[in-house]
Amino acid sequence: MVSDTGATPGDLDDRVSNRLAAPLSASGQFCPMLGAGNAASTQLSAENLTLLKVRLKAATLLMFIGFIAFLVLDLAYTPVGEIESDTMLTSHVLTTVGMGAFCLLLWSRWCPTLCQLRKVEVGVFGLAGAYFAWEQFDEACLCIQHAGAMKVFLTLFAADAAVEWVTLIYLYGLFIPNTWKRAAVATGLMVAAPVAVTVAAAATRGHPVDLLSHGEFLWMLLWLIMAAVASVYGSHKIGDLRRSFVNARQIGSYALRKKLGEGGMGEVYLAEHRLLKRPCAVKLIRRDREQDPEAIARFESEVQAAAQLTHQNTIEIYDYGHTDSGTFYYAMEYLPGLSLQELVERYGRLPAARVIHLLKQVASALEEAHASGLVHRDIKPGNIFAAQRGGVHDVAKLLDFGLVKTALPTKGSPDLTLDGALVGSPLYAPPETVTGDQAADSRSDIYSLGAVAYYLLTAQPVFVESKPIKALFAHVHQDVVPPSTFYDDIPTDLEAIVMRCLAKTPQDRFQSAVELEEALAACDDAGAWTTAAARSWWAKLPPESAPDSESATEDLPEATILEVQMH
Ligand SMILES: Nc1ncnc2c1ncn2[C@@H]1O[C@H](COP(=O)(O)OP(=O)(O)OP(=O)(O)O)[C@@H](O)[C@H]1O
Repeated sequence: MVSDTGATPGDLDDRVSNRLAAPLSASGQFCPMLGAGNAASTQLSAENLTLLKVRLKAATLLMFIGFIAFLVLDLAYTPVGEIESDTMLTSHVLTTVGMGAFCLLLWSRWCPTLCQLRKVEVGVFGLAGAYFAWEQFDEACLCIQHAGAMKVFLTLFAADAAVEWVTLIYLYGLFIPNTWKRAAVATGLMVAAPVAVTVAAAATRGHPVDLLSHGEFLWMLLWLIMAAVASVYGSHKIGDLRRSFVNARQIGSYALRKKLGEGGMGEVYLAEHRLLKRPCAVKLIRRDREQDPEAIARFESEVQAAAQLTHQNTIEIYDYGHTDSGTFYYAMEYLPGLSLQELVERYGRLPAARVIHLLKQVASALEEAHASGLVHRDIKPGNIFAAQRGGVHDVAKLLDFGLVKTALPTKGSPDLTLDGALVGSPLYAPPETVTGDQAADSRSDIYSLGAVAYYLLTAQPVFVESKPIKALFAHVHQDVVPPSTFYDDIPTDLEAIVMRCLAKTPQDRFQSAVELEEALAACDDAGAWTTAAARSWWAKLPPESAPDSESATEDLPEATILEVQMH
């Protein structure tokens, strides 16, 4: 079993060592001097580092723009003669320049470590805080000096200070990824600063420091405390959200890249093993089925059955596990290509030679499964892929062993799931599994494969029915219309094979996948669909509709990483 790494944005605190926090360039790429060590942790820490850098850049830019805007206002309202002697204006200019310098540093190609970034964070917020404190101290002194009254001073000061510091506190909570403790310390300092300035200003001007008797002071204090609490809580919540996001797109050792599709049982993602850098497909059990024992059992049997098989035309399973949060998943080889269902839906029916080429491979895969005592029971065009493997196109791959069962000779009940539903797709269901006259065996798979062949040759199922129950009924009672009734280019020998596969009684069908494969190999058109023909067919697809190549993940920029919606 594999579990989530559990790394969180909260790990951004100083517990994350600089060695793990591999330096990134401004573009978020790894710097060449990336250290060795645990690569998975390194990548996680690197992601956290990137996050802090991106957020800090945004916060610094925002503050820089804010300081410029207020500087323009200050200049507009300061009499021309006083500009040079105005010390506050000078400190405003210096702060703006300092903020600009931080912006330049953060937007440059500098590759900081986590510790360095944390220092910049202190510098940026410290600079803004120092300016506010200095400005307020100056204002407070002036106020006390001129107005002479503590009340006037506090009324003016409290409003001004509250607005500036509350803004800074929110900015910090919103932008800086943190543990709640670190956020509490930082925002606590931002609450303490204006209080300290008030006390200091009152003390230096010789006023009695009895601030608690002044409502204005308490008013300001309350605003600051509320802002600090909201900021710490918000920062914590944002961290939580990001944590779920990170967990959602990192399953065990796999980074999920994009969603390939979803079926009744789960969702399939194009993924990459974080250490091997190998593209693979990761199937996650659907969130709404996670607590369903039957679904988990099906998921497990799917992966265990497929893992037993080593045939080149059977999907290869790499890994199986579940996350701490209970999401079951398995990793399998990624198949660039199309399922036979998609192939026909998009490009219409297939030529006989190609059908023979694909079916022979599936029959060969079934030989191994049947020899291992396994019956697939869900053979359908959606579960067979025409994939590109090792540079060869139209390599058939049999997948989705979710309904596989051991071929035990049980008789008398149809193949039902626990909730009484019939297994498999009604369009490809062998008659004996519908009636329950006979347990599904290898010949049931041969019937379904015959139905697949029918679909490939005609682009329509054996029985076109509006309701699943009618299709099931037809498999038992209705005669199959030969495919050549619809298309006269279907070779007689191939049609005879398809019709024999679709015989109502298992005894009338091919008795094994080997027999079927041999019959296919003996067809006139066998071998007419060559590797070159397959290559040129795939090459003719317009780039936008061609499936991803075998190295698909290499092309995916980080920005296209999919947010996994875990329902
Ligand atoms: N190994 C793989 N490589 C590439 N794409 C895959 C792979 N496995 C599945 N897919 C894609 O993911 C989609 C969903 O697969 P999944 O097996 O969950 O669904 P399904 O077979 O359509 O449904 P069900 O499980 O209900 O039979 C498929 O349609 C297929 O396009």
